[in-house]
Amino acid sequence: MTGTTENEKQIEVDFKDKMTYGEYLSLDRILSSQNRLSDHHDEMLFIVIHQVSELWMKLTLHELHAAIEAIKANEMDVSFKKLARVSQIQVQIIQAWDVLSTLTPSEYSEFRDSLGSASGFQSYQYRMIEFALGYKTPHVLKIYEKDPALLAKLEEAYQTTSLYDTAISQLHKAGFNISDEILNRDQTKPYVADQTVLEAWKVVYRDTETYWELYQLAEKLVDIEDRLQQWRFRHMKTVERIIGFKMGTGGSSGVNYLKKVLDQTFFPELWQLRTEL
Ligand code: HEM
Ligand SMILES: N[C@@H](CC(=O)c1ccccc1NC=O)C(=O)O
Repeated sequence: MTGTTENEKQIEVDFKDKMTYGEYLSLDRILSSQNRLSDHHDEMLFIVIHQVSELWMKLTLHELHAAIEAIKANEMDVSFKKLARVSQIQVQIIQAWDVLSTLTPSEYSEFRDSLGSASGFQSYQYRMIEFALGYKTPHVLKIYEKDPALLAKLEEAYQTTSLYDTAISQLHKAGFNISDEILNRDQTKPYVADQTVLEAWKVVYRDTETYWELYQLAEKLVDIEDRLQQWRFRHMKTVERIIGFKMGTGGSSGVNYLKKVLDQTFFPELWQLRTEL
């Protein structure tokens, strides 16, 4: 027998009618996942901030993937809407640092030891976002060597065309001369700034009327990198406020490592062009 029987349809309707708010949102699972390892009151704040950030990262990835597909299909307005949503999500996770800043060094030190060697370093969604935007370094994958399931997901994301590579393809499609090294580049290698890409973006910014869509796309990318850097800066400063210059649980130097990460850029030419316009 194929298709849905009348009886099955009725069961579906009945279930939908009776479905509750909590069932729809799987609240039983979400709200029973704040498992403190210490009995310290403030560990709840620490867990919730991370879980909220990871949920926003999940939506960010969902929107970024849709934006990339929309650009590839030349549906630029659709992509702008998704990218604008990503920027607004970023505002939320930047603001979340204000809540975490209410955690004092004394409070954190009371449960820090129970975290062992766990660290935000291991956030795989954070890496997926870096990859989706276009920041790819193979050494990051090493962090996940002990977890084959995660590693497989990350490797797939690593191979996938990034937002910046997609934007550069649009420049090429619009008739700009983009060097072969960039167009045929191994997309798993770190992106290195390129003169032809810089020249193309400069023309876009000088003649915004002709290249209105590319200009809007570029500014959406700058919005995202700007906010990502604001997030990194607040992370670094909040960490300094809470643990000073102690080493990180993930094995890095801590705040000094987080300061170095601030130098990493996603869309180098879009920043460089500002000096040259
Ligand atoms: C008391 C709060 C926090 C402290 C003390 C802290 C500290 C650190 C330190 C020291 C590192 C460097 C790696 C290491 O050696 O562990 C790091 C990395 C990281 N943390 Fe946090 N962190 C805090 C909160 C958060 C929150 C709320 C998030 C949000 C998800 C987060 C996400 C990350 C990410 C993604 C990295 C990797 C950054 C990179 O490699 O570019 N952290 N954190
Ligand atoms: N790296 C932090 C620990 C930490 O922040 C952390 C530990 C477990 C789960 C998430 C964390 N958040 C971000 O790095 C520290 O060195 O104190």
